[in-house]
Amino acid sequence: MRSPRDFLKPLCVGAPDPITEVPFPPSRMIHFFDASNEKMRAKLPDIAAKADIVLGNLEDAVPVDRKVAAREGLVTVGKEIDLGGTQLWTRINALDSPWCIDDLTTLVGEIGDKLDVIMVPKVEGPWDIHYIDRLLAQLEAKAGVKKPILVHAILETAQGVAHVDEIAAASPRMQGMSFGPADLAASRRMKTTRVGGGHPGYLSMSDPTLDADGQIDASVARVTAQQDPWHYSIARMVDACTTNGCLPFYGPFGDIKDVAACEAQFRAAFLLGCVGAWSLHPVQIDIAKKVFSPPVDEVLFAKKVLEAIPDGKGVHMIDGKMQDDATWKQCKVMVDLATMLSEKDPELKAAYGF
Ligand SMILES: CCC(=O)SCCNC(=O)CCNC(=O)[C@H](O)C(C)(C)COP(=O)(O)OP(=O)(O)OC[C@H]1O[C@@H](n2cnc3c(N)ncnc32)[C@H](O)[C@@H]1OP(=O)(O)O
Ligand SMILES: O=CC(=O)O
Ligand SMILES: [Mg+2]
Repeated sequence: MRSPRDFLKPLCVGAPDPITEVPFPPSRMIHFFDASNEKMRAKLPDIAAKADIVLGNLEDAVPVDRKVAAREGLVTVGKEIDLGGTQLWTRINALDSPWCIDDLTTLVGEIGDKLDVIMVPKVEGPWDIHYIDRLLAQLEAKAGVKKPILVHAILETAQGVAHVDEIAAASPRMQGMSFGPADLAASRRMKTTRVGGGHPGYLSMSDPTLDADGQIDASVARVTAQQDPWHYSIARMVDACTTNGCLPFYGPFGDIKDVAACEAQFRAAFLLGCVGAWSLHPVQIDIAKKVFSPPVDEVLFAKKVLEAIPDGKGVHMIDGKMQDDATWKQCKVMVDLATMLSEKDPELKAAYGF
């Protein structure tokens, strides 16, 4: 473990100083695109106008014979496309792949000053972040990058979940984490082929009705309800990120046509504390925008509470509900998020009444 006194010193002579606080601009969706696909690249200015973050994916879903084209396509994006205020991220290939080192050297060398965040897949423990941290510092120093590139880990292995707190605390570069249900399911040998969402087999069942002899009456239907197989891990990720001042995100939802289930999955993550989710298809940008912008009625109520209790102390009744120091803080979370999003989105600003 590094000395706390050294934690905020650059890991290479000439590298930029690490940041002390993770920036939190609008981050409701991380929109994935395949930079090897010229058609998708051409659409990027339009996509960027709608999305908070666009991410050039180099890892899974990019075939082996297009890995280099995806990397080079992303360099073209960084050099030639004006994304306005939208953040540019990448997901590099995994640390145990032969492409990872060239992903990092090429991207930092060519567009290091354009890349906000590097997403690292299949992070298993703090050692993976330490490797990336030092290498990025060396590459930043070599390329003369002025602002430190931040690191985002995907939580998608059983080992990663077991080390989630140490991963979140591993470096001041840690911007946040995304929850990866597909690789995580495979890593844990969960028996599902779905990407996120529930499963009709993962349910709880009401007790049976007994007949006069005390036997189970099979003719009486029993109520079942699907449970959330991801709750435990997402909640752990939220705690680990929040404890260490970085941002938790839900990851992919694979059934693109099932917009209702996507919205439900995103909302469950929002309610647990996630700030955004991945969008794999343009249709999911709008879902994420809707879900990760706090609901207007809740924001209006939260504003009312803050206005009614200027010092945030004591006990009060507002609209029939008890409010005190803790509920004031809940309301502050809601109003702060709404205020931040309103700065980018005039429609939300009007709806929230700012
Ligand atoms: C599961 C674990 C993970 O790692 S998830 C992350 C890795 N996966 C990805 O990044 C997948 C990204 N998404 C995609 O490749 C596509 O959306 C997939 C899922 C293949 C569906 O594409 P497709 O069959 O073309 O859909 P579509 O016909 O409805 O498309 C309509 C128009 O929209 C475009 N589009 C599609 N996806 C994107 C995207 N992510 N970004 C930008 N544009 C996109 C399509 O090209 C299509 O355009 P057009 O109408 O033909 O001009
Ligand atoms: O990369 C994401 C996942 O779910 O796997
Ligand atoms: Mg994955």
